[in-house]
Amino acid sequence: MNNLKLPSKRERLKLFGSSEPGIKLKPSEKEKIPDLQNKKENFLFEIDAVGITNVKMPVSITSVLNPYTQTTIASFTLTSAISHEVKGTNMSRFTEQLELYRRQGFTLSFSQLSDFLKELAGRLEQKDASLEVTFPWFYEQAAPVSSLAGLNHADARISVSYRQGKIVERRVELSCAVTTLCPCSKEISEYSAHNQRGYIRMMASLSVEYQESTDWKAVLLEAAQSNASAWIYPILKRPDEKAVTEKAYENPRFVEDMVRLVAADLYEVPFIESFTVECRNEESIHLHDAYASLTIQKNGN
Ligand SMILES: Nc1nc2c(ncn2[C@@H]2O[C@H](COP(=O)(O)OP(=O)(O)OP(=O)(O)O)[C@@H](O)[C@H]2O)c(=O)[nH]1
Repeated sequence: MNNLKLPSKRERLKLFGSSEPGIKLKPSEKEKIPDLQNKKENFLFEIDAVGITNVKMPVSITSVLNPYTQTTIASFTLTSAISHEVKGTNMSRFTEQLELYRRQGFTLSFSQLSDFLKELAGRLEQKDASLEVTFPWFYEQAAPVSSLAGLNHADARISVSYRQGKIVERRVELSCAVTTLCPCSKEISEYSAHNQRGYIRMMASLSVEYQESTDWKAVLLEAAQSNASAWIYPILKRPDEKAVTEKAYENPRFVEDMVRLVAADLYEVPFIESFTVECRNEESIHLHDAYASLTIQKNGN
């Protein structure tokens, strides 16, 4: 096989079906190419949100927990409304705006995201723009006795909306894993109790009181962990494992207990206006999951 004489690359591509370019009659210069998406007519309906989604990009985030700064992979959705008189949006301008921020060093702070949206709306010649960005957030978790630390992660989401010159909505979300031990199983059994990995999902609307100096991710993580039967750790030695097992037994939780306890903590956070808490336990004695959810609007509704 070593002395095989291959046809040239050009000939090989032809062999597998490539052909010479045909005669091209349509214009190539940008000014002469029809701008179909900018066509003005009565297109029946306004569109609430049009843009791009599932755009992956490395970004920086900061945290009060170690590592204090980190690079993570974010997935963006960027949209804007368009009126019934316009056929389409200027799709390329969304990615142009993302690329500008990537080159400058994109940090997912509310101040950068607000500037980003304001500029995006200007670039699109629209009055509004919205973004949603999801990313894994890594934080160090130390074992309870040995203090050996490793990296855990939670899934985070930030949503920001800009309309008529101001930021009108800032929402955050965190999903993290905890251990839950079944109170019923503990109550009825001669010994032991089944336990499971529970996923806590917290979605919160931030009020104008929220200041960037507070790490909302750490606040939500604390609300989930401090109310769980036990936490999840990357590294555990035997003394740690004994401590975690006993802590879970001392703090049994149903999914209902989890959502109520986490809700009470979030209720006490002054910069959270409204929130939803979900708990989903991957039951170790069933194939199905146990689930609970509750939503609170703090101003009374
Ligand atoms: N509006 C719209 N554009 C799309 C869609 N899918 C792909 N595109 C493409 O987005 C590309 C360029 O977008 P535009 O921003 O309108 O490009 P342009 O008019 O040359 O750019 P500007 O000069 O900045 O207005 C085109 O090739 C479109 O075909 C879609 O579903 N809607």
